[in-house]
Amino acid sequence: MLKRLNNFEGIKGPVVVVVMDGVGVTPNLVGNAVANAHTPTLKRLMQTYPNITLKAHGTAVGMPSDEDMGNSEVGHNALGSGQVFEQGAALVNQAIASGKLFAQPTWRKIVDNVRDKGSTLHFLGLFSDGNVHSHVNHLMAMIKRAKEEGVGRVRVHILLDGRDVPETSALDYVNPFEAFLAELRGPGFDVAIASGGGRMNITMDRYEANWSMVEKGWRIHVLGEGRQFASAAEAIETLRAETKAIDQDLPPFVIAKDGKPLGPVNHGDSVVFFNFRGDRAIEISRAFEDKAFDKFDRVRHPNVVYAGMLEYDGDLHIPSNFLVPPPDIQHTMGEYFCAEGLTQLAISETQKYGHVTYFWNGNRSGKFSDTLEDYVEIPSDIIPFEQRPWMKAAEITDEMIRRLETGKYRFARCNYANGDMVGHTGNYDAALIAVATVDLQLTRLLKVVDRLGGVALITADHGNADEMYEISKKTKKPDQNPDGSYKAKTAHTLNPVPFILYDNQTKGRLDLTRGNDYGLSNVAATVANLLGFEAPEMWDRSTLDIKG
Ligand SMILES: O=C(O)[C@H](O)COP(=O)(O)O
Ligand SMILES: [Mn+2]
Ligand SMILES: [Mn+2]
Repeated sequence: MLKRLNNFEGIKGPVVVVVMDGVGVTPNLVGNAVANAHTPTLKRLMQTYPNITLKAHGTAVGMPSDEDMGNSEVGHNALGSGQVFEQGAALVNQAIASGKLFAQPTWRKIVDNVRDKGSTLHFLGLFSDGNVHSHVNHLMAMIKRAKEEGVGRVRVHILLDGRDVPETSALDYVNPFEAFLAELRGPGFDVAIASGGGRMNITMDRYEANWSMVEKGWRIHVLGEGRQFASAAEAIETLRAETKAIDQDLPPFVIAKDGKPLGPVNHGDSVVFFNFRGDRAIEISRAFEDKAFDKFDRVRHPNVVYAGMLEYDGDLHIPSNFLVPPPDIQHTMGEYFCAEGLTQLAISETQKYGHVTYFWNGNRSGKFSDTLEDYVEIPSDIIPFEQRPWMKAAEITDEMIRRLETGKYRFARCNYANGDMVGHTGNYDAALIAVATVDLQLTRLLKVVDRLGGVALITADHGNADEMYEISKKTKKPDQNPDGSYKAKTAHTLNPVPFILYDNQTKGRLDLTRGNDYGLSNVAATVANLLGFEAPEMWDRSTLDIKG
């Protein structure tokens, strides 16, 4: 149970946390779609209400180093749990460095299965060093080890990134990787890339937004059906020239010799999905594992030993085998608030629905209480978001207002996806509209918060739209093409995020403590205080300064 604060009884109306996904803060104005968008409300809030910035990247959110940008998973984990846990990227690094990964039973099962049968070991996953969903170093360490342990045949299925790394960087990973494979290849060790495609085109759908992506991936990786090329580099170059698509959107391809695909997945094979992050790994894992699978026709469902890098869903236990135990995220906000009997609302559109539920609750898809908690999903569009930068922000606000007005909720959280999903397209003009859209929704929502006697905390999970051009490592300024145009940037940023206390209830009694190095993990305790409670001791401290 939570203790009551003795100097503050709590806000009477609802406490609302607004996550503006991908909206970071930087003084640099070139390519900054947050600063340059039409945002009268955000600007007014920054001038009139207590506000600070929060750290949202690197070790402050459990990433291995401060060179690592933040992302939705680690950001929402920190927001929802009030704590910082070492995250998948760091845990896998350690498990490989210590050799633990190779000593535990799942790796043994994977390797013994193919060694005994002379069958194929497949690796499938996001092929980059983005460190958001995966890292190519983990893949390389496992391939090397497989060879050392006597595995005879390895096939690699690569999902091209261009979303957590520069938008046309696929060959920067493919070329050195091919050289690495050529070194390992030899009598008794047959290794090759077998299939691939852009990560936003195949396989890595999330939250069941578009199962047809997973079906396309299944056909390429498992059935070996699709357009054939002699090598991954040839596929990438050809498909780029034909479609002008950036890496994340490139069409799928199969590597083949004499018309025969190099690596379909067959009965008796082993498959490792080497992403450590779960949201975009769950659907393909279900396609491999579910007996009564009905999302698409698998045509063939090979009986394989399948393992994920981590356990992706701690409630549903997806997948059943995994190589590294996930962070043990306990004592989250939902758990404490339900124990206290507080009513809660979580709402977003499909693309971010799991962020305010599953990630918020420490990568668990279930609820803590069916009666106290309502989780609401507004279906997302499935067309490119630069064509609909407003996304479902208005519909989220409509539904949130409707629900808040029922008076049911003590605490509500929502995520506006626009800054992030449009930021990832690299389209600056669309990102300006995305950020302006969120601003407009804030205007609507905050009026209702006032009317209900509530307060709001307005923040983000990491930056994205705040830097729509690549920054040159040398000059630290936006990077230019030879023709003077800027290089589009699709990835998140390392910038901090805004944190605004919107309070028209306490007549200035509440403020935010300045001068501290606060991060996303300080938000949960702040919410608890606003509700009139002391935060549990394992949460990072509150940002709130309660006067009198
Ligand atoms: O999965 C994605 O879309 C990107 O890799 C990261 O974006 P997110 O962390 O904001 O979801
Ligand atoms: Mn995000
Ligand atoms: Mn993102």
